[in-house]
Amino acid sequence: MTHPLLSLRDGPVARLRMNRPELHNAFDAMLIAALTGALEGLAGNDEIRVVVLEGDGPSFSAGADLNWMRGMATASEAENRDDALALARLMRTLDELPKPTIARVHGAAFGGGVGLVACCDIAIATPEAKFGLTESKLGLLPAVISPYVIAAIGARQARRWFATGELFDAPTALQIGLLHGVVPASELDAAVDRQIALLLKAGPRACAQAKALVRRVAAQTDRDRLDADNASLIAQLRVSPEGQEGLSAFLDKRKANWSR
Ligand SMILES: C/C(=C\C(=O)SCCNC(=O)CCNC(=O)[C@H](O)C(C)(C)COP(=O)(O)OP(=O)(O)OC[C@H]1O[C@@H](n2cnc3c(N)ncnc32)[C@H](O)[C@@H]1OP(=O)(O)O)CC(=O)O
Repeated sequence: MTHPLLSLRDGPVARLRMNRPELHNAFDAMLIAALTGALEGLAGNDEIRVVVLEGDGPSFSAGADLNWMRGMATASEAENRDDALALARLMRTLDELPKPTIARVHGAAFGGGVGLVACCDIAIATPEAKFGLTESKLGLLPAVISPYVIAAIGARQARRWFATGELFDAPTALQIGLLHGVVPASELDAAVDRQIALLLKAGPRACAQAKALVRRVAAQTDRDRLDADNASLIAQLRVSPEGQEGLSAFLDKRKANWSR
């Protein structure tokens, strides 16, 4: 039987290639388990500096395997919840992996496929790639992937795409923040390689800590603490020489002299 995931190694770079091309790399319990296991293995491997996630065949990933999901109709609610929790674990493991990750996207990225893209630190796609949070059209919701997709594109965009399930193209995915770049298919590997080269030049710890930093700041919900920190910051800036010069220059209708 063909393995649903190919783990390839190129020096400090690991490539995880989803390998269900005939189903556009839709993921079932096996592929979810294989991806989660591979990521967990890479997390503690000091030789690996960058992880690239990609799909074999015509697409990156068509999301959850709809046959597998339909088949769960006869299972209990608890079994369905355990299944969904396995997907949640995959998304979180990818999101929190202490290595920079790159999504190399071509073809379709639908449903959970968008979730995988959103969980990667850098996402690059071809202009022909198409995207869709199609769950609502299936009578479902992008529930498990929602924290990651909303973190990537924001609540305002999520409201629209979650509700309509409308497909969107790569330029739109770039515009709403899901992607970092759109390049011709012939340049996709070179674009990914360029990001790998940049990441390999950065400190490995800094790379690991950068994503933890973003997560921590984004998760700060203590408004009192945020207000206090921000008030301290602006209070310092107001009385600083630079702040005073900027305020005075505006009020005196002159150009600011930052060397003062
Ligand atoms: C994570 C959570 C939810 C989800 O992810 S729900 C899944 C959302 N995904 C979709 O809605 C994708 C559905 N697929 C398509 O729209 C199209 O198949 C495609 C990917 C755009 C490709 O279209 P194309 O016309 O090129 O090819 P076919 O449609 O003929 O597909 C070939 C073959 O692949 C099967 N297939 C495609 N996607 C899936 C899928 N997601 N699951 C199972 N099978 C899929 C398709 O049925 C065809 O099979 P044949 O046997 O050859 O007919 C929930 C949460 O977040 O909680």
